[in-house]
Amino acid sequence: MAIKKRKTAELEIIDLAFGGKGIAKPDGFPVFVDRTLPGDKALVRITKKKKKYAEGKLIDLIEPSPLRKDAPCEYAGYCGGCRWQSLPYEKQLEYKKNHVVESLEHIALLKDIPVKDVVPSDKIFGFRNKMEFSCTDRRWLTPEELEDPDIVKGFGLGLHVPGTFAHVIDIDKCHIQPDPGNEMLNDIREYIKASDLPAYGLTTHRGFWRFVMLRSSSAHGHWMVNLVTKEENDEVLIPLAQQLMAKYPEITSVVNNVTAKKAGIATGDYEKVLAGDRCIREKLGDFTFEVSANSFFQTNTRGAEKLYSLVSHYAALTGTEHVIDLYSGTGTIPIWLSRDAARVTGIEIVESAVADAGRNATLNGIENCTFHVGDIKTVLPEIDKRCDVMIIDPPRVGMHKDVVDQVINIAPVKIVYVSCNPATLARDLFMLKEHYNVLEVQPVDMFPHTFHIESVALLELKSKGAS
Ligand SMILES: C[S@@+](CC[C@H](N)C(=O)[O-])C[C@H]1O[C@@H](n2cnc3c(N)ncnc32)[C@H](O)[C@@H]1O
Repeated sequence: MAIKKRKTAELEIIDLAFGGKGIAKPDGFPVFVDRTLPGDKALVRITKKKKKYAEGKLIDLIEPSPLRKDAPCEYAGYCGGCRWQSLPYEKQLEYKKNHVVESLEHIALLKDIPVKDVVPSDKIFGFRNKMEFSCTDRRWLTPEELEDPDIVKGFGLGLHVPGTFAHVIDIDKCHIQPDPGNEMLNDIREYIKASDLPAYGLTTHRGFWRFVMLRSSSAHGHWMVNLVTKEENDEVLIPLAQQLMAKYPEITSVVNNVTAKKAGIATGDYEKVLAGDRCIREKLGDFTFEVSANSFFQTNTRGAEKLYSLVSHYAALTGTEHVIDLYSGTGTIPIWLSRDAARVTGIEIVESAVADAGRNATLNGIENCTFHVGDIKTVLPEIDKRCDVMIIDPPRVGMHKDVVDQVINIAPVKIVYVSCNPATLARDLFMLKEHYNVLEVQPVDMFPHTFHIESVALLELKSKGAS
């Protein structure tokens, strides 16, 4: 079958690619189609044609896959959040494991590495402790909404259509955040609409309201509301904070992050506390953590406990080791490991996260953790690098090549690499594999209904002379 740009084709989807799209292979030529599942027969418009692959847009499902089930969320067909909601959870886990195996084989060129079955998430709805909703002055309308003559256009508060930066769907219920997050979201939406201040236009860069971030703590049931705005306006924001605190006793913190930067990132240039505390408290195991609005914290709390238990299991500490934790965030891994190591050193670039980490160590009565702030590339050469075990938990982009070189020079006997992106994990393992054996990889699902998967890899230094 000839695949031509702008033409339609009837395709049978046979697999799911890393990134979440369905794959058809007419005459062996890969065509990636969003929002399709293996077993679907689909009418597809070809939107991009390259030498080695094409991309298409789903026009119609001619015959839905027998795997398909109804998605509980009405926005699941459009929202970038949960693109795999129609796929049964056990199948999601199978595909995620395949993606880890395929990345190791094709990118790291590592075959026969034992990759274990994915550790599932305990909850597949209401599991996400942090949600960032975007404000828009021109909400994106779903095809159903376009047919509704009474639909109100304009302001929207919600999540993005995948692959777009300016298309925001107005969402009144997100199934992956716990209750009463949606009620809070809807109250904030009504307050914003009634205010005289416009939403920030993602293309015009004018307007006031930018993001609403909701963060909750599963241990204490506490909530933080972070209102991200283009400028300060206490007259408008403090009454909203007071209104929220009065209605929801579980809200313990309302903060305002202020940023005029054009980048669509919900981090302020500076932060003001509008009501309550600056941080929210969460528990992992029997440790307590204070997390501020801009600090990284794993978004699936029970999943994080499983992840850190696995790190601890792979590290197999005996109480005598110096552990270095690269990309240490709010100090969760150092604190988790502190009782089993002689000392733990963390390095993290975000100042507020390092401040949180120091406070968190004190809060838990821990004295053997030290945290350094800065880019690992420049901080690592300046600290005492002799270590027995190194933990590496980088952001999605993986490690900088200079950092990989530094790790190879330091040559810790054991590395536990925690990754939220199988592709960059595999790329980094490719660079490390001359010096390290990859003993095992354990995927852990922290993000149900998405293609994202966390993996933990155990690496052991090759003995000199071994290849
Ligand atoms: C995936 S998070 C891991 C955090 C922590 N290990 C945890 O489990 O909560 C990655 C962390 O790396 C930090 N980071 C990103 N680039 C960095 C860099 N170049 N140097 C130091 N830290 C960096 C981010 O701020 C973030 O806190």
